Amino acid sequence: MIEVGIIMGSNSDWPVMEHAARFLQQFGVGYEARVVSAHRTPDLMFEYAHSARERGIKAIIAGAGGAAHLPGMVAAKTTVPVLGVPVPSKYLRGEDSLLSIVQMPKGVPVATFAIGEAGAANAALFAIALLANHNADLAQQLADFRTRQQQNVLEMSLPPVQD
Ligand SMILES: Nc1c(C(=O)O)ncn1[C@@H]1O[C@H](COP(=O)(O)O)[C@@H](O)[C@H]1O
Repeated sequence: MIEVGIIMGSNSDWPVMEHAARFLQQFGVGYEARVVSAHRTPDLMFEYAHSARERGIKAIIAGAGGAAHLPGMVAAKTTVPVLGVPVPSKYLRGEDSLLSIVQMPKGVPVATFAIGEAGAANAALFAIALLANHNADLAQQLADFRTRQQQNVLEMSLPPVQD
């Protein structure tokens, strides 16, 4: 069962968006990953957003770079929660992507994450947390993940000071 849609403006976004897919896979959440662009494939974007809820999609992780209108335009066409990931861009290093995604007008929310890999990974963890509200197994997996993460930090050591 596909519960999370990962979409991105171009296949050049995949090295970043793959970090979202990896977490969903790790937690056993059904997902699909597709290239959908508000600019280059507006009709596909419209159709994807329009049909998302009836297809059983519970969260849409949308990544785009530069003039990153994809997350906002998808959010305009569906009430399924949209999680926006600003993909680093070539000239403005993703600050353009971040501002394009985060400054939505009142009434059409996009939950906006950090620029790049951490944003993609956290968007997936956030989608998992949403699903975990109605899924005890996922909630337990999330708690176990946090415990392991904490353990890893507690076991971190630092090298001695160099002369
Ligand atoms: N921001 C958007 C949208 C959109 O928002 O609809 N469609 C493509 N793009 C972005 O253009 C960048 C360059 O794309 P190419 O590498 O294909 O030239 C990508 O980061 C993509 O997300």
